[in-house]
Amino acid sequence: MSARLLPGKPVADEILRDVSERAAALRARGVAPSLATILVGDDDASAGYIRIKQRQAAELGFVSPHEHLPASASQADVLKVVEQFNDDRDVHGVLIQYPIPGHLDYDAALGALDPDKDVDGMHPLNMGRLALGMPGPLPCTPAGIEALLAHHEIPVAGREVVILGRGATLGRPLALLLAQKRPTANAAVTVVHTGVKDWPRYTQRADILIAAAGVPGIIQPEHVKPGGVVIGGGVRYEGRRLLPDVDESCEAVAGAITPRVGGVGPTTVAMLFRNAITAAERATA
Ligand SMILES: Nc1nc2c(c(=O)[nH]1)N[C@@H](CN(C=O)c1ccc(C(=O)N[C@@H](CCC(=O)O)C(=O)O)cc1)CN2
Repeated sequence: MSARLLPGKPVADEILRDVSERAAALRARGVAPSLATILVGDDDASAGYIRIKQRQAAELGFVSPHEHLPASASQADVLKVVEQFNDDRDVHGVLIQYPIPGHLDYDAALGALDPDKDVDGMHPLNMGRLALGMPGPLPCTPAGIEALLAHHEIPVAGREVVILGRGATLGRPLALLLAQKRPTANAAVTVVHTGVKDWPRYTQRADILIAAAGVPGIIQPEHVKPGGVVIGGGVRYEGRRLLPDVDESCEAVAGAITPRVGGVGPTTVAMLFRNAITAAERATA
C-alpha cells in the first residue's frame, strides 16, 4: 500500500486567496493592512523565514515594517520595540520571530505584546481564549493542520486523534482545537508524550496520528495504524535543514500522509496572514 499524499500548498493557496481579497477590500477604503516583524540576532534560518513572510506580505499588499535587533540586545531593548509596535495605530499585527537569543525571555516578550496584534495566537490571553472556546487568533500550526484535514476531506468528528507531543506551540493548542464542537473538529483527542514508556500503544490505535514531538524520525511504520492518517507537524531544524518527526517509510503503512516537505509548513504561514488580516479588519472596523 502507498499512502495518498496530503500537500499543504493547495490549502495555503486557498487561505491566501481569501486574505488577498480581504486586503484589497481594506485598501479600497484607505487602510493599508500591516504586519510588523521583530527579529533578534543573526540566526540564518530565522532571517530566511522573515524574508519569506515579507515577500508574502508584499504579494498580498501588506505593509511590513521590520525591526532587526542585534544578538546582544537586552530584554529592555526587545520590550521597547514591542511597545513601539503596540502603540503604532498603523500596525495591525506583530510577530516576534522564534527563537531569540538564549539570554532573552521569549515568553515575557510575547506577554508584552498587545493581544489584539498577536498574529501567532500565542499570547497567554489568546491561549486562554482557545481553551475556553472564545473567538481569537488561533496558533498558526494547529489552525493549519485543522484546515489541511478539512481541505483534503479527512473526517475528524468522532474519530480517534492521537497527538504525540504536548508543546505549547503545537501539541497542546492542537488538542484544544480538535476537541472543539465544530464540524471540522469534534474528535476524541488523546495527547501522549515521549516520556510515556509505552507511547506506541496510543499512536497505534489512532485514526489520525499527529506527530508533534520535534524528534526526527520518531514515528516509524510500526507506530502507525494500517490505513490511518499521519500528519507530520513536528520538525526540528539543523540550520535550514528540515528534520521531520515522521520517517518516510510510514508511507507504506498509512492510508494518507503529509509530504515531508510542503505539508504542514505552508499552512502555518498562510494562517499567520489570516490572523493578520483579521486583526487589521478588527482594528479599523
Ligand atoms: N514567531 C514565529 N516563529 C517561528 C514560527 C512561527 O510560526 N512563528 N515557526 C518556525 C519558523 N517558520 C516560520 O516562522 C516556518 C518554518 C518552516 C516553514 C515551511 O513551510 N517549511 C517547509 C520546508 C522548507 C524547507 O525545505 O526547509 C515545509 O514544511 O514544507 C514555514 C514557516 C519557527 N519560528
